[in-house]
Amino acid sequence: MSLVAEGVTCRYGQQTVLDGVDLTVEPGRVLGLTGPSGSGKSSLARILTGLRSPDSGTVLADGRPVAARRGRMSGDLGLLHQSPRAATDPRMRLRGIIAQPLTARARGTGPGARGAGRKADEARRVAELARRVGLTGDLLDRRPDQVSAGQLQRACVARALAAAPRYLVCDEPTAMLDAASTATVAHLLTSLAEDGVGILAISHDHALLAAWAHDVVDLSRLGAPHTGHPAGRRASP
Ligand SMILES: Nc1ncnc2c1ncn2[C@@H]1O[C@H](COP(=O)(O)OP(=O)(O)OP(=O)(O)O)[C@@H](O)[C@H]1O
Repeated sequence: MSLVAEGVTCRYGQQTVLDGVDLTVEPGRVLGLTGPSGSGKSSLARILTGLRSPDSGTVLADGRPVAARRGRMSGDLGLLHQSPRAATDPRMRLRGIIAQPLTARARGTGPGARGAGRKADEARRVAELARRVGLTGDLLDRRPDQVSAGQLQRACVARALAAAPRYLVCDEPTAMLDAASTATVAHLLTSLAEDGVGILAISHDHALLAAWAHDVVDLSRLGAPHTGHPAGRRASP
């Protein structure tokens, strides 16, 4: 049981960005992924979460093919973006942002799941999640432009927790944060891994990955002779 990319290739027109990448994200572990700007880390993140199809190769989550339907990821997968502002609706309050997966799930379960009981459960769950990521109640009534990037990223982490994914791909989740918020987000994601979630942590910050990830792979070095995969680029922890 893992999130597995096998022989993944990604092309934009004539440009081949990923060429036969193999990578395995295991439940309960943080795999760090680094590499120079433009080496294809974000492209791989989108492919792993089904938001883009590989030009060749496969991605399987616990043995099932990964494919987004109508732009929405499978519930087994989550993606945490570098820019929390780009990843949130500026019109929504933080409590609504955190609740998004809960609301979507309730919608999927039909009219019986709606109503006052569900709303109360949802509010309780949002309060719990906010506590876990260190957001105080007053912040929950604010909109994205009324909080700091670090506070908004914490809301995005809470939203990712609400979705209860089995695998979470984090695309430079701390790139815009100060040291204190970086430490908080890294700690939260570590505790998520301790709960059994498989995490791919993409970052340029080698020191952070060294402290945070169980293993680190460099996308630009994949396919070196010791990997035994001369035709492509292989990553296994
Ligand atoms: N939609 C697209 N259309 C055309 N080219 C693209 C597209 N998305 C990415 N690219 C190109 O693919 C290459 C890899 O981009 P990608 O964003 O995956 O790299 P990255 O390793 O995440 O970079 P960074 O560290 O700067 O975020 C770059 O040369 C980029 O310009």
